[in-house]
Amino acid sequence: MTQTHALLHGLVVNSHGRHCVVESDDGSRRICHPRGKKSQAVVGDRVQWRAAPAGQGEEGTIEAVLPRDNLFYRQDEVRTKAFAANIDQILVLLAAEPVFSEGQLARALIAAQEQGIAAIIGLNKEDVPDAFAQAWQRLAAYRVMQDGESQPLYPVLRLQLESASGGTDFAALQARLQQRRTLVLGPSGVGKSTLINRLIPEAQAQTAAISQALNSGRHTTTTTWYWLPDANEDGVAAPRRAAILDSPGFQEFGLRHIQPQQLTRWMPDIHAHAQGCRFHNCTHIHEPGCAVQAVVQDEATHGAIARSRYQLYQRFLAELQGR
Ligand SMILES: Nc1nc2c(ncn2[C@@H]2O[C@H](COP(=O)(O)OP(=O)(O)OP(=O)(O)O)[C@@H](O)[C@H]2O)c(=O)[nH]1
Ligand SMILES: [Zn+2]
Repeated sequence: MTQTHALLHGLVVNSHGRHCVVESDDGSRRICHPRGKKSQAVVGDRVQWRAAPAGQGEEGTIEAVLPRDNLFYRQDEVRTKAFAANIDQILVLLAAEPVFSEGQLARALIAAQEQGIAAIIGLNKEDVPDAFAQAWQRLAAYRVMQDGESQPLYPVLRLQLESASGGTDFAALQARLQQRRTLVLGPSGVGKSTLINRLIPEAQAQTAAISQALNSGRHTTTTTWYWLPDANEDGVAAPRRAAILDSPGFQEFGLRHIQPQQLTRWMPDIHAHAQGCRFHNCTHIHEPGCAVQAVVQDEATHGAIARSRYQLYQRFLAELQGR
């Protein structure tokens, strides 16, 4: 009879196809496979796992995925797939160049809003002044949105990651990363690797260890978990260890699980005016007495809802209605 090993707790720090790399409390990592066909764990998941019976290698089996605080999806034309869980905030990294897609940014912010977590925007390459000024201007609608305490809802941090200081707001960024688990996203070329290597000197070693554990030999191309070095110099561990989840490429966030009539709830600038509509189930597209359309069209309130934001709303609504 084979001896079954005890159930252990772990954290998924990488997933690759159906394998996961699970980190135990002592920091050791091993490949685990999900039991059954459906229970796919994603990076950030807390799991219960069991070591493989003696003689069957160093691998393990994921027996259960513990309840999640939140879950993020990416989507392409064909399907929606979960890719990260249990996150405290999202950092969308953009740059003066290449020119960013406001659609991708808005999707990420909607996903964060819907899961009830904070989002911050980093704008890198302050040293390219003209392009930086244009990008800053394109973020105007985001810079003015406020939360319930009249604080910026989406702080926009000015960065110059390839400089000694890191940029005007680099210290503010570091402060916001403390004790939080941050999913970092951004299109190619914005300086994501520069940021990760700056924050986590041993990032490349951590990635190499994962690749080795997965026996893939190549660079990992899926979302990866990195622990941030402890900021406390007195050696006292922070109550919640800060981590960065690096997600390669800019994931198109999946929004298909959102009900069309709920969409404005996650777009606060639109939502702020929706209460004034004549019909409580107004879609803000064609109805008479629609306060949202009135604000968008009225020159006097110009800027209360940026035209580009309303266009994004129309686009996302059509997508959700057409599913
Ligand atoms: N001018 C300027 N260039 C920067 C700055 N930070 C990074 N870069 C450059 O931007 C380019 C992209 O940086 P990466 O860190 O490789 O960006 P990435 O987002 O990881 O891009 P991918 O590897 O394509 O995903 C590189 O040529 C960097 O040297 C900055 O503060 N100013
Ligand atoms: Zn309306």
